[in-house]
Amino acid sequence: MVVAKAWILKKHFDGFPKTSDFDLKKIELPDLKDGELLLESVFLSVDPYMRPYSRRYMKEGDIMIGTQVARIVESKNPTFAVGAFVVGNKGWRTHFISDGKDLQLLPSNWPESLPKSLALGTVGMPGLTAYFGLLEVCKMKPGETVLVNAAAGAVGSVVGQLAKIGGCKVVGCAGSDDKVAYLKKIGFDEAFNYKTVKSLDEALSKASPDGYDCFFDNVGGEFACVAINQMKKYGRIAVCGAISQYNDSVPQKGPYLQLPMILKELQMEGFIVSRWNHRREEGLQALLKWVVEGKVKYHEQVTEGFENMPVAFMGMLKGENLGKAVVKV
Ligand SMILES: NC(=O)C1=CN([C@@H]2O[C@H](COP(=O)(O)OP(=O)(O)OC[C@H]3O[C@@H](n4cnc5c(N)ncnc54)[C@H](OP(=O)(O)O)[C@@H]3O)[C@@H](O)[C@H]2O)C=CC1
Ligand SMILES: CCCCC/C=C\CC(=O)/C=C/C=C/C=C/[C@@H](O)CCCC(=O)O
Repeated sequence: MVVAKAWILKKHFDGFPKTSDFDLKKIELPDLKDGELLLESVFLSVDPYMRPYSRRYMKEGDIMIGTQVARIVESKNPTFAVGAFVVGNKGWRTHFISDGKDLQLLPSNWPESLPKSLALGTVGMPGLTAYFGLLEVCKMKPGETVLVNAAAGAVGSVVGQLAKIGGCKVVGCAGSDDKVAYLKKIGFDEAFNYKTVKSLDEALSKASPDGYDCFFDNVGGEFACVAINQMKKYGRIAVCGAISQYNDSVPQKGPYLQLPMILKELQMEGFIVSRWNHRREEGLQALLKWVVEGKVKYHEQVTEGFENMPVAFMGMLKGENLGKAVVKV
């Protein structure tokens, strides 16, 4: 019999998550029925959405939400071979049983040399977020200037590189000097540490004196308020995330943005990547091609050990990750 380990949300997060909010539990898995598969998680993803979504979609005692790259270890389903790798959305657990309907096989042309963990990052949900957010929400055009924050993270690092491929000038902001150096290495035109600049307003206007056509906002809050005042006329703002607000117990207040929105005739649109699930294959193939060609570079922050899931999650929320934060079981 297989005994799976799973991380439970013991207590709803109040402010920043704490170790005591999580509990590690063992679950005995039954024998497989016809049509079923047994899978073991190989890499698990820790993502910002888990913080706000836990409050809305989970109750205390539930297994933490999340995705994994998993290997099929036993199969009673002729469509799925033992040894194949899939992306699952089964939460923080080491093993699980599935009938295969809710699993995504890795693209069949996935090169052997490419880490399979990228299916949780650059060639997975975060990469797709960058791809559709830039193309469909920002509607970037060659020659434009694109601003992205949390730029050295899973989504932001792809946003900047896709904007360069699309012929734009790219400005990125991140929370450490090492992250800034990484952004310059992967082709950002301008990058700065938003935590150490004297004035965010001045740093943004120095990086692009004419302002910004597109703003891919991963952070929200005060950063977004300052940046929106530096948009060009008819600029587009993709509201992708608001990580600066996810741990707030008391909602942040203004400043309010109606005046620059009116004056510059801006468009601001929130989105969730699953809007383009019907184009998932297109997005994954485009990202995979660019990665294989070396046009999109990647970095992963790999935490070893399933027991360290909460540590990896809290570390990512604190900004300890360069590139995509994943856990290797
Ligand atoms: N709309 C959608 O469908 C999706 C939205 N998202 C959103 O995109 C954003 C980035 O996600 P992802 O790339 O996975 O995560 P990242 O890999 O970028 O990791 C999170 C990063 O956020 C930054 N950060 C944390 N706290 C703050 C803060 N208070 N102020 C500013 N920056 C902060 C840190 O970088 P730093 O050191 O630079 O501060 C940290 O490394 C998130 O807001 C997420 O919710 C992600 C996927 C899908
Ligand atoms: C409840 C308030 C929500 C506020 C906005 C919070 C977060 C935005 C965000 O980060 C959204 C992310 C959505 C991710 C969805 C992932 C799943 O569908 C799993 C997808 C699996 C895969 O495609 O690989």
